[in-house]
Amino acid sequence: MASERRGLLIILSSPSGAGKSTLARRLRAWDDRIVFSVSATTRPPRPGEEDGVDYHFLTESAFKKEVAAGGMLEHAHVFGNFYGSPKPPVRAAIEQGHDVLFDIDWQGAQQIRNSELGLHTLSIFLLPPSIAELKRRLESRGQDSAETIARRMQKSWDEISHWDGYDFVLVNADLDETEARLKSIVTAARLRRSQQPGLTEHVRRLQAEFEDGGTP
Ligand SMILES: Nc1ncnc2c1ncn2[C@@H]1O[C@H](COP(=O)(O)OP(=O)(O)OP(=O)(O)O)[C@@H](O)[C@H]1O
Ligand SMILES: Nc1nc2c(ncn2[C@@H]2O[C@H](COP(=O)(O)O)[C@@H](O)[C@H]2O)c(=O)[nH]1
Repeated sequence: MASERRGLLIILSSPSGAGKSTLARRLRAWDDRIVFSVSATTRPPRPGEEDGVDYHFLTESAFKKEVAAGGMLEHAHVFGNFYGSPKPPVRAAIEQGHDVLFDIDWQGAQQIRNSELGLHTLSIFLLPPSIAELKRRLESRGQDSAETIARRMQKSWDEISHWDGYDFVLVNADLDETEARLKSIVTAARLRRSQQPGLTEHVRRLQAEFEDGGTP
C-alpha cells in the first residue's frame, strides 16, 4: 500500500509517580517512529534533567508569551507550575509520518482531543496498583522533597478521577507487563482503518484482480 498514514497523537496520563515517564522511555526505545513531545515548564529542573531533552525550562513570563503567541498545543497549571506542549515540533513530526507521544495531565489530554489539528488521538491512563504504592514510587524516585510529594499525593485523586475519559486504562503493577500491553495498544491503533489510508486502494486492486478472473 503506497499511501502514507497520518501519525497518531499518543497521550499518557496518570497521577504523579504512577510510571508515565518510565513507560514513555520504553515506548520510544521500542520504535523510533515515536517522537516524544518535549514539554515546556516553569518548574525548576530536577538533578540530571536536561534542558531541551526532558523539558524546555522557561521562566513564567517566557511561558506566558508562548501561550499568548499561540505556540502551545495545550497548556495547564499543574502542582503550582505551568506546563505545555509546544506546537511546532508536533506539527513537524506528524508531517514526517511519526507518532507523537505526550506525557501530560488530564487537562492537557482534554485540550488535545479537542484541538484544531484534527489528528487521531490514542489516550491511555495509567492507574497505580494502590495509593500506598504510588507514594512508595514517588519516594523511591528520590527526586522530590517531602513537601512536593505530599502535594502530589494530595492531588492524586483529582487526576485519577478523570480516568474515564481515556481510550484505554492500564493498572501499572508489573512494569514489563504494562509495557507489553502498551505496545499492543499502539500496534492495534496503527491498524485502525483510518490509520491505513491505502486500504481502499488495496481492496479495489483485489476486486479488479478478482473480476479479471484471478481466481482458480
Ligand atoms: N510498574 C512499576 N513497578 C515499580 N516501580 C515502578 C513501576 N513503574 C514505575 N516505577 C517507578 O516509579 C517511580 C515513578 O515513575 P515515573 O517517574 O515514571 O512516574 P511519572 O508518572 O512519570 O511521574 P510524574 O508525573 O511525577 O512525572 C520511578 O522510580 C519508576 O522507576
Ligand atoms: N498539561 C500538561 N501536563 C504536563 C505537561 N508536561 C508534564 N505534564 C504533567 O505535569 C505533571 C508533573 O510533571 P513533573 O515532570 O513535574 O513530575 C505530570 O502529571 C505530567 O504528566 C504538559 O506539557 N502539559
